[in-house]
Amino acid sequence: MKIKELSYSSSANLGPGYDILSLSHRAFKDEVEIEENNTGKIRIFSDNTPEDPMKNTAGLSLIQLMKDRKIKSGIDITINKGVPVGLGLGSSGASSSAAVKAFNKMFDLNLTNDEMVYYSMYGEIAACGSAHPDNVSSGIYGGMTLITSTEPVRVRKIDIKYKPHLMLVIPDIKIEEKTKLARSMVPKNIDIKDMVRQTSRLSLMLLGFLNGERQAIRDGMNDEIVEKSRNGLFPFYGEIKSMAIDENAVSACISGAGPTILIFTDERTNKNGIISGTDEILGKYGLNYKIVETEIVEGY
Ligand SMILES: Nc1ncnc2c1ncn2[C@@H]1O[C@H](COP(=O)(O)OP(=O)(O)OP(=O)(O)O)[C@@H](O)[C@H]1O
Ligand SMILES: N[C@@H](CCO)C(=O)O
Repeated sequence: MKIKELSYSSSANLGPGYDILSLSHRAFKDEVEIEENNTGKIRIFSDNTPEDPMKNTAGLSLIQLMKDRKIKSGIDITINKGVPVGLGLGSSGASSSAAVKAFNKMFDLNLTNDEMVYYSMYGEIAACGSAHPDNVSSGIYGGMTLITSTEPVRVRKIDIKYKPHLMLVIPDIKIEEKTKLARSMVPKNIDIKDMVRQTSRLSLMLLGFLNGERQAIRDGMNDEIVEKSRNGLFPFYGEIKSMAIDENAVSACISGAGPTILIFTDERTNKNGIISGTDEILGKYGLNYKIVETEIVEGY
């Protein structure tokens, strides 16, 4: 028996929501098919992700799940990779969450969504050395997700009233172990005044999404801790964001650990202005890129 499941791309953090917010979008998807084999081993079949199951997010998630549930079958995992790797689009998390969904179905485990987030986030260790739950919560729940606890894992889906359109500006930048590097750049400690400003912005942004208040989203979706610490990786980001705001975008943020920039637009946004402005700015940096317009995935 073969079971196939998919997970879409996602953008984590959304400005001030480092490691606790994520948004699922239809731009790209991973499809993962699993099948029992008679070798007693986990085998990965995928064009461009690690063959070693311990080094593949999908494999590591299932290894932990099988250990916890004392399942000893051999499993073949075929990953049809649609989410481009290393670009801040939740590629690693898409594979692990799709694999966990498929395994849950194949063995009738009746895992809760939060349990599936737990096992999916475990796989992220293979990608960046740490089990961050944000991207994978999107792969399990869809929509906009808020991580309210990691021990135990608890996720709330945010029922957003304001449904912006999305533009992904995807620079062609390949940084080896990008998320691992980006996470090492985040300060371990911050001043209390920075914490107060960050929590105020996060709260305002969530209010904006929940109440459908465009200005609150724009005023809240700003971060001077994580995005600022990673500016060396994406020096063009500030110019792109202020250009997008000038073209009346709702707001913009770094997608996950970047380099992709997520721009929230609506009917008031001059999208052609953003397209030409992006070309001018990234041209200055000599960067190739692509722009993908997409929508929020409400759920699975
Ligand atoms: N199934 C998988 N899919 C994608 N990347 C994987 C997978 N398994 C392991 N990896 C490794 O994870 C790294 C890519 O993950 P990384 O977190 O850096 O980027 P991303 O997941 O594409 O973007 P982000 O996490 O910033 O949204 C690469 O080193 C890749 O080899
Ligand atoms: N919250 C994670 C997302 C990685 O996709 C980070 O910013 O490192």
